[in-house]
Amino acid sequence: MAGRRVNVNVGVLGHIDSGKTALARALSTTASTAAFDKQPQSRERGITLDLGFSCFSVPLPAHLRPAPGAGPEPEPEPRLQVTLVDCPGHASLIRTIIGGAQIIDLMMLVIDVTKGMQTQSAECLVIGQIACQKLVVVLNKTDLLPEGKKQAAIDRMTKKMQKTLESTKFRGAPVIPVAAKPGGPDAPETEAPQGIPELIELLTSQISIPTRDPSGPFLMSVDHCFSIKGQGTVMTGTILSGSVSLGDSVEIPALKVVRKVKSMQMFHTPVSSAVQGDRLGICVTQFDPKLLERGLVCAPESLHTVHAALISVEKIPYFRGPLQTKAKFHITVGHETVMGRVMFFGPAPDSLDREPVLDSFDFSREYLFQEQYLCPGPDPAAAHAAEADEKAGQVSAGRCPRQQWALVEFEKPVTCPRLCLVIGSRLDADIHANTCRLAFHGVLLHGLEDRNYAESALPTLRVYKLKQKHGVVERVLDDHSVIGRSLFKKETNIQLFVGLRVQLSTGELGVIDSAFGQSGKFKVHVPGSVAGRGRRETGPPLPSPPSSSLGACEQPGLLEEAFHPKSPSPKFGRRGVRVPVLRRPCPPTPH
Ligand SMILES: Nc1nc2c(ncn2[C@@H]2O[C@H](COP(=O)(O)OP(=O)(O)OP(=O)(O)O)[C@@H](O)[C@H]2O)c(=O)[nH]1
Ligand SMILES: [Mg+2]
Repeated sequence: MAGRRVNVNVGVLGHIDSGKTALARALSTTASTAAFDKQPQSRERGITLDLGFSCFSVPLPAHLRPAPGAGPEPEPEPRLQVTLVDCPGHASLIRTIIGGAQIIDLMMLVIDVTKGMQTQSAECLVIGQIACQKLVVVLNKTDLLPEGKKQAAIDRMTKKMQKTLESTKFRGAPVIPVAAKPGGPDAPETEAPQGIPELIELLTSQISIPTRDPSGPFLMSVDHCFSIKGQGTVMTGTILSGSVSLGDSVEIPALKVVRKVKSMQMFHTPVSSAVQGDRLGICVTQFDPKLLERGLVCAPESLHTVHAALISVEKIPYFRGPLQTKAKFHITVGHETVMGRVMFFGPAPDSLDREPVLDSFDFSREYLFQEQYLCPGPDPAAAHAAEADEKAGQVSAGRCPRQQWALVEFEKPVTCPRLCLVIGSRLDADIHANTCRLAFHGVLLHGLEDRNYAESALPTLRVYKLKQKHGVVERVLDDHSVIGRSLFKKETNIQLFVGLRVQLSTGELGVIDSAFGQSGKFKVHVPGSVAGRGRRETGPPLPSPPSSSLGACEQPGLLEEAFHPKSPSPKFGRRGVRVPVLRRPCPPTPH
């Protein structure tokens, strides 16, 4: 068995035809079965259709070696193995690209130097920002630049890319020119790539090894599956968490089967164990490989199949248009993409500034329904969203909560680990329309495993709509109480509204105290004193406010169910944020 190598996964992403596969080929010394567009369909279409894996290795650079005395004895000649994950570039394969981006430690964004940033380069940059920590920009095809002006053109494009990166988390990332396949497809194979040693040196200096954690449940993202006669079925993939050893039992959740690990290889070298971040081929007792082209393999019973999920959500700023509740999106959950319907909600008004929590969902809190995701700043969608939410009685104007959530209901159940990445996109959008199809991203905080989650789990989710109704102050009783009318019907049981908050048009806050008489009038207690009392007592009957006030609250509770308003099943709790607004006109100005 070979000594352990330190493995890092480097993604090769970019617009179609920018030269990603040519670059992976120029860098690699070892290829897996599916690297470099070997599949017949790829050859026929001339594009990469699936993730391709290959690798090269270099002496482990000094900055990655453990300090003397720290950790286990270093091997005599430790090496760094760089696994390249060559992603497709075609827009229709973005699910595969998102899958690839989630298993890499560093992203190489390949740009055709003669074209600059193109639509899918931008999408890859967005995905990189969500899923990756480090970036290197590779300007490819420099051989196509006219000889005398080559350096100037490279410098110009380098500056342009640096400027583009400025507004991203990759600000200051290095940009390097290469020619992965000088002369293009017709050039002889003997034509040497240019700039590759420099790129390897740059990559080596940029790479940092994320902490690999062998504890925790074993989870591997499987990208290929095939059988070997007499031996078993081989799954190749990247370990996302935990570790695996010979003889372990592993589960293939999509098939609901458990198998024993018979042998393992890393790029053709047998190994007895592997940890998070390793690229691995794992041979288990026979099952039909056709049943699992792609998917997950894990420690038995460590994954869950969910029908809906509560996610923490952030809009992708480049996505045009609002994110609307009840809209359907393509939802990539971990490594699966399904259609899902979303309902956005935010914190209750008194918790807008609460620190975001990204590792759990608090069912004990109350939340506020949102017609749309709320955006800060001068985004036109924000103004739109605020307007819509105000119409719906939500307190959004000018204030954006620090965290927003969504309930996502999947059309088909998905199997995923806890806290996995979620990306919402509009993959049906025209791929030629120069737009970002990625709409939002987030973390899956809580999966609803029960098929009947609408009855079993949703009632515990306390998402409310705020409702307001305008009434009239009929008279001021004393410094701390007023009598109001025109808020309830005569037959309304006012007792149900006792304790709800009321705001007078002059700003005082009060609480509904009790019914007053039999005609739907009510008494409001105002803890601070009532302003302009003398005038109010003797003033003329006050006119009703304009009828634009928000939805009448005929039903007890004032707080409406937030989602599925017409469906009989999921009923959210009835207690909650209670801010009906009672207005009265301002006191007349003295002459
Ligand atoms: N002149 C020139 N042509 C190149 C270079 N690198 C790649 N090409 C050509 O560009 C075309 C696309 O190269 P690929 O490596 O297949 O591009 P890709 O980005 O992997 O394409 P997809 O995976 O389908 O998105 C091929 O015809 C290559 O021969 C280069 O450095 N110079
Ligand atoms: Mg390719």
